[in-house]
Amino acid sequence: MALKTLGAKAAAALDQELMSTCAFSIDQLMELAGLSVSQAVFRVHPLEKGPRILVACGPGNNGGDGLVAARHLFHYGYSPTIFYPKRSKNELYQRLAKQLEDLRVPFVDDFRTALDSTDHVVDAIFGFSFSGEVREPFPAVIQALADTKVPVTSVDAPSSWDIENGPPNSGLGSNFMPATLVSLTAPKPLVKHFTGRHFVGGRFVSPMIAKKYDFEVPEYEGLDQVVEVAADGHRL
Ligand SMILES: NC(=O)C1=CN([C@@H]2O[C@H](COP(=O)(O)OP(=O)(O)OC[C@H]3O[C@@H](n4cnc5c(N)ncnc54)[C@H](O)[C@@H]3O)[C@@H](O)[C@H]2O)[C@H](O)CC1
Ligand SMILES: [K+]
Repeated sequence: MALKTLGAKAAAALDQELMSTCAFSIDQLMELAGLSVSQAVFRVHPLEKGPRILVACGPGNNGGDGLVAARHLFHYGYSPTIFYPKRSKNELYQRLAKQLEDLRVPFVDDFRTALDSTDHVVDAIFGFSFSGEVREPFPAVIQALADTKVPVTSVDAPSSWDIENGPPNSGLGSNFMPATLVSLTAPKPLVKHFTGRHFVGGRFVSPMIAKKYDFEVPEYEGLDQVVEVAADGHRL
């Protein structure tokens, strides 16, 4: 049986409900989302595969998950580098960036050069609020992610894929297939097009909320913040 998916609108509504009636703060949810991502990276790319992790962050909460994941990865012994071209003025993101700067984690402007000297990439550019054509400055970044041989872990969605329909049929993003995907709370409909290693994370959903939004909370083991599932969301 495949895990049920959560469309873009339902995912946004769930997000709002977690932060209103469920009394979570965005900081808490982002911390747990980023922690999940860091654990998935640790599983697919243990330190002995190389410590350098390039984290590409977009302007929204998907980018925030990337900033949190980078901090955890630093504390696991990795050497993260951040590409964050559209910095949000929101105080939360400024604090996340400051926490990384205090760890002397470098922020770089040239994505392609950084890609030439990394062992793994975290794609935290766009999540479930992405829509339409990719706007500047991200087209070149998506193209580089599609072309690179460096393994990529995408946060919640392969950036540039339509949340419901997956990769575009042609043009930018059509040949982008990350090695790993970390779906947060529940896989999105795009997973039917995904062929890599797939984890579900975001261990903060109550059974009541999962029932309301009609998806299952996967069976997390022990201290794990992620569960590996089949590429298309079937249980392994
Ligand atoms: N409930 C959870 O599991 C949580 C998930 N989290 C993460 O949050 C993202 C969704 O975040 P949101 O801020 O709503 O949006 P995005 O980050 O996906 O992107 C919005 C950002 O991107 C810009 N944008 C949209 N389309 C385009 C485009 N075509 N070209 C360029 N830019 C575009 C838009 O303007 C915004 O600035 C979810 O996927 C999870 O990763 C939370 O962290 C915690 C709770
Ligand atoms: K992403």
